[in-house]
Amino acid sequence: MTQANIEFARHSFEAGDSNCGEPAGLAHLYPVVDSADWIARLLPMGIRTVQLRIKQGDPCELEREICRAIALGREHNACVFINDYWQLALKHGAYGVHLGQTDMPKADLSGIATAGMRLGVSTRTADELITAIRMRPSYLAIGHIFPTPTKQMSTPPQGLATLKQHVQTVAGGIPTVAIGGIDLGRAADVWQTCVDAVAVVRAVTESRDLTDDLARFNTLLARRKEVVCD
Ligand SMILES: Cc1ncc(COP(=O)(O)OP(=O)(O)O)c(N)n1
Ligand SMILES: Cc1nc(C(=O)O)sc1CCOP(=O)(O)O
Repeated sequence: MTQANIEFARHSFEAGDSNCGEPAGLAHLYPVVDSADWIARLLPMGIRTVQLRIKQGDPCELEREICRAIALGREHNACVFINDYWQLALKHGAYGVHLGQTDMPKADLSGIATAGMRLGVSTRTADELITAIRMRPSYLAIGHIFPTPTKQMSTPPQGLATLKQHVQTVAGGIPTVAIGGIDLGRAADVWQTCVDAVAVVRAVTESRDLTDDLARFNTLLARRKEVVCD
């Protein structure tokens, strides 16, 4: 990330929600999926925040998917974030964009801020977290928490204790999202760290009974046991 980008971004990103019914655009459960078809399936099931993450494919098809995802978000009044493709997200008026550390130097952060788009930023280490906090994005993603086969990682899993420390470092200033290896079995412990949202890929895309699993996530993420989070 360049210093200029950090400086410019400060104070600029939309934090609150204006149109999708969730504070900071973040529902407690945040599925990350690779097609607009998935988004079309999830939004009528009550998912309020979702990310379209397409890692490869034909550029025309990609733009069609992004357009459809954004339109579905508008139709369902949901918060749809677009991963990586900030130019297309800007062009088609996405609710928000999610960027990794390597995406950041190339991205037009001022354009994203000026358009009123939300910005989610990935962090993998304490240093990345500190740098990202200074940008004041709409949310900070912290990952990966547990091993995951979904994506090749160059860093070790951060684990629950580090997640908890990072959430405390952010201290409620910016909403936090935990990602990586989170399923129904692990979500309760993750939730006890006071993180604001839980992002999942396989827990949704490989679910054998999505209605039931989403209901179980909702119950689990509706309250925290014996911890008080600000
Ligand atoms: C909610 C959320 N957190 C982290 C990521 C990872 O984003 P990034 O670092 O840009 O890596 P890729 O997704 O592009 O592989 C994410 N997408 N969503
Ligand atoms: C897309 C992504 N980003 C991560 C990060 O740590 O930045 S982990 C991840 C994949 C998470 O998949 P699953 O829920 O199937 O483990």
